[in-house]
Amino acid sequence: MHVKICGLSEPGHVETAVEAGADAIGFVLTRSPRRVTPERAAELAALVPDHVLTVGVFRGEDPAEVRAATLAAGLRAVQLHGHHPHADFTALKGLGLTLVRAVDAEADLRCGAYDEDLLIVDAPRPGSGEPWDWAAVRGRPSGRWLLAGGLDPANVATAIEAARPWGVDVSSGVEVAPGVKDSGLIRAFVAAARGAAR
Ligand SMILES: O=C(O)c1ccccc1N[C@@H]1O[C@H](COP(=O)(O)O)[C@@H](O)[C@H]1O
Repeated sequence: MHVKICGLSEPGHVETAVEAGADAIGFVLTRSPRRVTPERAAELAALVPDHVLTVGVFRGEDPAEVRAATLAAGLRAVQLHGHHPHADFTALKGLGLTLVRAVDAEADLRCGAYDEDLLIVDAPRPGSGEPWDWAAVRGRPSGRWLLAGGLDPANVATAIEAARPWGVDVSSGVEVAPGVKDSGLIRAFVAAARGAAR
């Protein structure tokens, strides 16, 4: 079970996520209570070992802006939310970045349909922490995909059972207030996701 922890902005929380066994760590580079600058993302990404994927999270920015921010931060992946056309992914190909397409359940759920490497199936309002009908996507996505949207340490096992994803992604569910992560919740989330996958 692949586990991504998203929206980190403090060094201690990055270190906790790595120690807890996260496979990927996301830095939000778009409008959000979790937004960090590319410079801050670079400082945080420097704490992440190579086996953990560092991801820049965007929503609606054009490829030139995504490219500039991601390369300035030294991140290894880009995650595009919203209605990005196929051409936006094509424009980001060839940079050595892992491409992640994040959509809601109404979108094309074939991983690779837009030349992306990984798909995230999320709630209609990304980063809102709102749970949704995870079971509705069971069996529909193809390829590598993460379930996101309203997950937390208490419900992630149920969500995995309902949707059977390749991995899970969380932001709000490991916070005590919007944008304020909690180390105990990060550890509990990774443990619960791993436990559910056994
Ligand atoms: O986290 C944000 O603030 C955010 C802002 C804009 C686009 C995506 C964002 N986060 C992504 O939303 C889901 C998880 O949301 P949550 O756990 O329900 O809060 C995940 O894909 C994050 O990367």
